[in-house]
Amino acid sequence: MSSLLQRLLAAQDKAEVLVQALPWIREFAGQTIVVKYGGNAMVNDELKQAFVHDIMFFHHVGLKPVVVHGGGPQINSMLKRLGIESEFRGGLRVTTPEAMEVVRMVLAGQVQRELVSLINQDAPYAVGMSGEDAGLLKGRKRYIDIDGQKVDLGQVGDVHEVNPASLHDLIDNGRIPVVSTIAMDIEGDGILNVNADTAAAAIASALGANKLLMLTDVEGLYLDWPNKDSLVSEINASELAELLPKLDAGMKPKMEAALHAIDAGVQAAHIIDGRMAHSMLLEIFTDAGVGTRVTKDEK
Ligand SMILES: Nc1ncnc2c1ncn2[C@@H]1O[C@H](COP(=O)(O)OP(=O)(O)O)[C@@H](O)[C@H]1O
Ligand SMILES: CC(=O)N[C@@H](CCC(=O)OP(=O)(O)O)C(=O)O
Repeated sequence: MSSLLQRLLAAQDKAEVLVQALPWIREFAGQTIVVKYGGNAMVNDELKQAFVHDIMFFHHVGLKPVVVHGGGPQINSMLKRLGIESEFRGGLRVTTPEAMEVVRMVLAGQVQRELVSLINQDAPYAVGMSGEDAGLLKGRKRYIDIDGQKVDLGQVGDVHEVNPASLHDLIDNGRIPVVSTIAMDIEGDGILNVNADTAAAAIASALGANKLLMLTDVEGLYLDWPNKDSLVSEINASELAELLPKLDAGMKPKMEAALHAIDAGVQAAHIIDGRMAHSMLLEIFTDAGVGTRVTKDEK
């Protein structure tokens, strides 16, 4: 095959992809999309760059992305460096006052700063916020139930109230908010460590977002983890509610969050593999779709 013909065929493939994206771009333009970027998906610089390109793509085709970031592994390594013990119970970090200082420092001072600066290298749209800013996230101490026992997790919170006014201001001005998930404690004068999936779902609900995308380090939801044949591409709210008690630690807060968002009116929540470059674009703008889509029950 001549090289000219090869080039033409490759160009045609690209045109095909663009044409395929058109109906989705038309459908989603103007919609708010909350993207939860998990710490486990921030594997290397190339992937972070691909994430930033996808966010910019969303922005430029008229979607309104809001980034809510995690940073569990990054917090772990800082705690380790500082010699502070940390354990997880039910997928949540037991957070002592000492650990809370590190959580805030790593999320708002390191991970958020890095993402904001990466996005702003493309164009100066990103604005970092902590849930503490402008009353964005107000929380209440969260306890969990383990074998019938109420377990105290320290400074861990559930979102009680979201004040999305500051996010609306930013979005309306063409900005891309990048949110760290620390909440003000409404019952005290302290702060709370909120799981980033939980916070992303609460923010998506409060914004009336159309979609919640959750980038993680697995292909999607497995019905029978870790059986690799049990990956599910679509599941509705009732099916997920039934599955929830059987899920393992990491997936539990994530799927609870997805369900919460759907119940609150978000049209779909997608669990996507953040280790695959441009997985968000594939999920949103192509017919192929990757990952797991959680939808409302059919009426
Ligand atoms: N049913 C399941 N399907 C997919 N992953 C699961 C399941 N149960 C447990 N997991 C684990 O959950 C992990 C993702 O959750 P987590 O580590 O909290 O991610 P993130 O930091 O992105 O929020 C996966 O890497 C996997 O090990
Ligand atoms: C209470 C709780 O567990 N908070 C999390 C907050 C960060 C987070 O959720 O990060 P990922 O999305 O990367 O897991 C933590 O301390 O690790």
